[in-house]
Formats: sequence, structure tokens, C-alpha cells
Amino acid sequence: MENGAVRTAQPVIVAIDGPSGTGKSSTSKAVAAQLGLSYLDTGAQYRAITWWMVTNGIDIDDPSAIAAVAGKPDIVSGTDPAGPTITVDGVDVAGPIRTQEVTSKVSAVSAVPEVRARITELQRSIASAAENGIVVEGRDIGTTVLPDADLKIFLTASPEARAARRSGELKGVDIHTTREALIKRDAADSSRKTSPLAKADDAVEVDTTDLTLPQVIECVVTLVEEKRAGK
Ligand SMILES: Nc1ncnc2c1ncn2[C@@H]1O[C@H](COP(=O)(O)OP(=O)(O)OP(=O)(O)O)[C@@H](O)[C@H]1O
Ligand SMILES: Nc1ccn([C@@H]2O[C@H](COP(=O)(O)O)[C@@H](O)[C@H]2O)c(=O)n1
Repeated sequence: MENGAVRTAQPVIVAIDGPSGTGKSSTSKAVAAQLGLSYLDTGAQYRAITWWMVTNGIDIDDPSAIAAVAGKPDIVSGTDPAGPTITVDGVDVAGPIRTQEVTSKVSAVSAVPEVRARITELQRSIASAAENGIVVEGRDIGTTVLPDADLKIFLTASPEARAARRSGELKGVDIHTTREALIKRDAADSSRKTSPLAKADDAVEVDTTDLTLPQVIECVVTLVEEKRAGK
């Protein structure tokens, strides 16, 4: 059985969306591990295709050049929350997709409709294959990828809180620069035409600004359990 977990009563699909640094990955991984569900980091998939474009010399400022090769890389996501993996054409790219270069280019690549169509199809097939259910996190999961998800969560936090969290990870980068970069990426992701970052009408919004990570995890676990109990 996947993740070595006890089989759960009913497969449950949880969509967690929100802007950068709101805690989607940390929360989703922990919730999936606690509940014996699979976990999918969709941002890692968009980063992986961006890494491939950069590595292969594709002009990131030319959407038609990106569209023409969007189907080429073979992107594979491992969905164990204890050790999620991501490969492109068999190469482990978990490290390279987190560079500043990829982070600064991913919004341009992910705005291309052919890229979104390709990655969305991949995400749906992974979600439907998760026998115990899955926590899928990203920007458009509740609105576009899995509109019939059992539970939709939209995480938010102030730009200051998010920048402080990220600055803790990015040693040597000042908090002002981090805050501006977050705001710029959110603006690009929210304003693209195809499947922008947005809260689904039926999503539960959780403001994490003044919550610790364990508090956010507990809140989401409770929401999943309530949903399963039919409350
Ligand atoms: N409630 C919280 N309080 C304090 N720190 C937090 C909280 N939630 C997450 N963090 C920390 O903030 C950082 C960003 O969290 P995480 O990567 O989970 O966010 P994200 O929403 O997935 O970001 P991105 O969309 O950019 O990938 C991590 O270092 C994480 O440990
Ligand atoms: N469902 C999604 C998820 C992500 N993106 C794009 O990928 C970028 C990186 O996401 P992280 O969560 O790893 O920071 C993000 O800025 C978006 O451009 C997306 O479009 N849709």
C-alpha cells in the first residue's frame, strides 16, 4: 500500500491553493502523511518544465517557442509525502528546480496555455491513480485541475509574514528583496489569462499569518476529518 499507511475508509481529494510562502507545501505534506494520503506538489512540476526549457536554451520570453516544445519533457512526480520526488527525462531535478533562475522564470513558462494543458492532464491522472486519496497543492487546483475535490482550502498570509518565512530559508537575501519577489510572482500568477491563481468559490480560506505551522496542519486535518464524517 502506498506510503506504508493504513487504508482509509474513502479516498479523499484535498485541494490546497494559495500564493507563494503561505505554507502550502509544508502543510500539504504533513496532512497527507498524518492521514495516509498521497501528496502532489504541482509547483514542482511547473518548475521542472521551466528547468527543462532553460537547460535546452528555449527563449523564455517567447510563448510560441515554449508552446512548441511543451510536450517534450517527461516529468514524473513521486507522491509519497515522506519523500516526494521529481524527475525530468529520468534526471532527479529536486535541487535544480529551486534555484533563483528557475524561480524567476517559472511564472512566464506556467502562463503558456500549452504548458498548463500538459501539466493539468498529468496532475489529473496522478490524482485519479491515488488509491487512498491525495492532497494536491498549487495555484489552480480547486478552480481548474480538480473542481470536484472533496475539500478545497485557500491559504493566505500577509506579504510580511511570507517574506519573513522565506528569508529564514534564503540565507543572505534581505527581507525587502524577498517580499518584492513574492509580490511580483503572485501578481504574474494572478493576472495570467489561463487558469490564474485564484480562490475557488467553495474553498475554505485559512489566514496563516498568526498561526504556527502545527496549528495550520491541525486546522486542515480537522477540516478533512469533518468532511469525511459528513459534517
Ligand atoms: N504557519 C507558519 N508559520 C511559520 N512558518 C511557516 C508556516 N507555514 C510555513 N512556514 C515556513 O514558511 C516557508 C514556506 O513554506 P512552504 O514552502 O510550505 O510555502 P508554499 O506556500 O508551499 O510556498 P511556495 O508556493 O512558494 O512553494 C517554509 O520554510 C515553512 O517551513
Ligand atoms: N498549480 C500551480 C502551481 C504552480 N504554478 C506555477 O509554478 C510556480 C512555482 O510554484 P511553487 O509553489 O513551487 O512556488 C508558481 O509561481 C506558478 O507560476 C502554477 O502556475 N500553478
